[in-house]
Amino acid sequence: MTVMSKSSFLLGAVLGEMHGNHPGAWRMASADPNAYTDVTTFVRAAQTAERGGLDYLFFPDRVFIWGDLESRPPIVTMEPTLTLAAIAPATRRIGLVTTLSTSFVEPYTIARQVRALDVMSHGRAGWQAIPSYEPEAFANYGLPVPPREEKYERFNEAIQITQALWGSWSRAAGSPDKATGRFADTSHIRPVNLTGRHVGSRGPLQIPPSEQGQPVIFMPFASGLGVQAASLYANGIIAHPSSMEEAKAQRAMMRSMTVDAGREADEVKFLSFFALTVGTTLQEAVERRMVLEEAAGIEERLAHLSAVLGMRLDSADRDKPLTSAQVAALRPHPGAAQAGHALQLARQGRTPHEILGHGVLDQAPSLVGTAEQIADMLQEWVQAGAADGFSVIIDDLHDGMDNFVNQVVPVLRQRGLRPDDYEGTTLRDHLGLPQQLGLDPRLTAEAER
Ligand SMILES: Cc1cc2nc3c(=O)[nH]c(=O)nc-3n(C[C@H](O)[C@H](O)[C@H](O)COP(=O)(O)O)c2cc1C
Repeated sequence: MTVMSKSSFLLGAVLGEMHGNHPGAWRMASADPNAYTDVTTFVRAAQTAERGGLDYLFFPDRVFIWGDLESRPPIVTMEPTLTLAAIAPATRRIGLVTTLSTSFVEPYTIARQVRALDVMSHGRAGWQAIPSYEPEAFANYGLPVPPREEKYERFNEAIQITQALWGSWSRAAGSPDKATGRFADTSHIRPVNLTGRHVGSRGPLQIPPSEQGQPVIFMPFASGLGVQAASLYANGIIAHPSSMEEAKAQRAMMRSMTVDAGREADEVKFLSFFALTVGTTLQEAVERRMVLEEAAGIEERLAHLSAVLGMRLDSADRDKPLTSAQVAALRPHPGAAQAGHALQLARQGRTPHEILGHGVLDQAPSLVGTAEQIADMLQEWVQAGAADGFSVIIDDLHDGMDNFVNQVVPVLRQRGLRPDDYEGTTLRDHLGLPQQLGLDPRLTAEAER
């Protein structure tokens, strides 16, 4: 068996909705329905993730009510950077990745808030830089949606100024010295004086560097302009591919564009979402998911499955296998990520409720199964060059993070895919990245030429 290096199989977890990612999680017997604003749930999940040696927690964000409040809690409620500020002192090693939109937040505020998180956590912060795109988000700031080119122009300016501000307080400014009375050598705390078309800042930033220098930049794998920006500035790519083949193509594209931008391909880690439901047997995992599907409103879930399979499935028949005439008449939706999987399960004589229990409504990649089956899939993806790691999505946070850490992480460790403990202290250490302070000098040299 090949033993992979620690930074070739990264592992993080996505935290968004406090009950867990599955729309039925808030209605489970164990759930407190009011807990969607209870940050202690996330603190506990973070501590469990840290017990499993996970490299980072990733908090997505939306700045509007996202999701149908008639039937489920909002997918993002509490503001992520503040939530992570509550998690920081309750954890010691795990990376803390927040999301802030360059469409609404000025670079000085981004630089200041994420650096504060970085210093508070002793070098564990990351920033997912995103340009917003939903009209609902812009409406909450009294703005129309800008043309894409302008949005990305502001995005690039905001990232450059944020990084310049992070570099504006150099380590050479030293530490306060009571004996001499010199607090800091201000010749090393310099303005940045940057003005773009959309944003600007004089600087310097009022917070010194952290143990890792500056926070790690993450970006989603988005459209062409987003990928281009990622090739210049990002070290972590938050990806949501629909299949392993798509992931391979996206990762290869990201790596080659990074090289074209004058950086090393390995500086950019392609981190795929991965949703899972784990059980000690496949049957146990499927049954766990069936309970969640029921709680999510089985009528609606069956309506969704009907669209995937191209046949109206009645809730009265949800526990009966499809007849052979029905199976022959199925017309799986070509655009549905798991239509083929759903068809295969119908052919095997699974009932509609059981088919749902196999997670066929999840946006791929996902798996309902045992720890070994999950480890097999993750390993296959990394070995095929489809990912450098995964941001796992937990179905029901009440016990889902514990199940992942207690069941799946030990299998990954036995296979030599994950280290037994943290080998460094900062997020840059976990990702195998060098320190950085300020803009990447390779990019500024390029611009000056
Ligand atoms: C995997 C992934 C994660 C994303 N996370 C967020 C997020 O947390 N918050 C957000 O507002 N947008 C998020 N986005 C949206 C992107 O920032 C981007 O606006 C979107 O993909 C549309 O891109 P375009 O404007 O270039 O077409 C995400 C996109 C992807 C693919």
